[in-house]
Amino acid sequence: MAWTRGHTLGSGSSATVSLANSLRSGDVFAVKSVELSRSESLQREERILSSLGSPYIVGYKGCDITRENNKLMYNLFIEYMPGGTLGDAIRRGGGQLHESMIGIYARQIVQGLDYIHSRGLVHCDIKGQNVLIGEDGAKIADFGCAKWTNGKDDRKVPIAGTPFFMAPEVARGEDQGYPSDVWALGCTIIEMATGGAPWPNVANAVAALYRIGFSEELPWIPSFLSDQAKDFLSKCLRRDPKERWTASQLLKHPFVGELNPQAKQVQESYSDSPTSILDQNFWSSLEESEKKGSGNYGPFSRVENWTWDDNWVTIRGSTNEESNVRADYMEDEANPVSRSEAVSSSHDVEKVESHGDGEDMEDFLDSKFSCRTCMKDSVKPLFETLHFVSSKSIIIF
Ligand SMILES: Nc1ncnc2c1ncn2[C@@H]1O[C@H](COP(=O)(O)OP(=O)(O)OP(=O)(O)O)[C@@H](O)[C@H]1O
Repeated sequence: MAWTRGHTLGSGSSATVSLANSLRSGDVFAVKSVELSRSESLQREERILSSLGSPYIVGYKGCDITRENNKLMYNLFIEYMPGGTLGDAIRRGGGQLHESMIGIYARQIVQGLDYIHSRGLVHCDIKGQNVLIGEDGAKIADFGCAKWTNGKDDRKVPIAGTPFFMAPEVARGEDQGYPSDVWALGCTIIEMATGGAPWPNVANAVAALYRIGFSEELPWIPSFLSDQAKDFLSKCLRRDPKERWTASQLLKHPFVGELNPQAKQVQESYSDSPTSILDQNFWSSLEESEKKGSGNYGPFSRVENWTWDDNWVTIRGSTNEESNVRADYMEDEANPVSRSEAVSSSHDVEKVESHGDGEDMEDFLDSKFSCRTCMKDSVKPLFETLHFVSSKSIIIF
């Protein structure tokens, strides 16, 4: 297919996403691109996405290889989602979404999860940044961390995801299955309601992993939510994965049920509009309705200049090739440094050597946690596989 690349829509750690246009049909779509030499992860995502087909999963449209500026680029074509990420939608709402809207998006995410789980796939990185908003609402995207549970994967896929959204069993490095997606859904609902990460008082990713994995605590459930919403959250956020509801059970919960009258009313008021969800009027009316609904939001009062929280770093298991992609991500565009310089540079990188006897890691953990006697043995297996690149980001080598 002949196509032209338009402006950049966004970039993540593994790829850049641009708007694209088919020269023959004029169709608009999104293209996720990375240099061919670093495209292993994107090619894996292509294999996963091409095997899926659901109104709640971002649509697959093909792939190709191009030569641009003397570089070979691997391109994955996906459905263009004009509303951007769910994180963008939360920002447009001033840092919070109205509960009716949360119910609508939650239902669509649960439908997406129910579909992929029924196919034997765990997403492993559900969060607002990985849910895209289009004409019909929310769809799950970014399958870069996803893994099959039915033996389809040709290699052992390590723990992956975003620390603040990780379920206890994932934070402990034990297991990452369907229930961990459901926990992350609960965290995403908190994100929609508060505009912040779950565990708002936890300083960094390492501390979050420890707290999630080894305390008996649950994320704070916003007190301003309705009893129905709180009950739904309580079914997602159970520390024991066996007690967590499955996606198909959650679909029957009244908070996301088709008969939820409040959600129905909001949905109908949108579909009454002669224009689509893409129209500016839609977003204005949505923002207006959210302003009206913004009553008492407890400790998370509406944030005027809400910004993305840099702590939300994705952990991704990687081959050596992908590790290089990660290292490049750390490069300062104006002043690129090599991978080894990036990892050992002292001004912004706190490195913990994980290949040796772990002494550096011990020092690092000592400096982070005042009391961790119980942690050493229990967390070590997980942390030995991690590199800490600043206190915020984590890489698995
Ligand atoms: N289909 C799409 N339509 C519109 N915008 C998109 C689309 N896909 C991605 N984007 C934008 O591009 C950004 C990066 O996309 P994506 O998260 O898939 O990249 P990534 O490299 O896999 O990210 P991560 O850092 O989570 O691994 C998104 O946050 C979003 O803003």
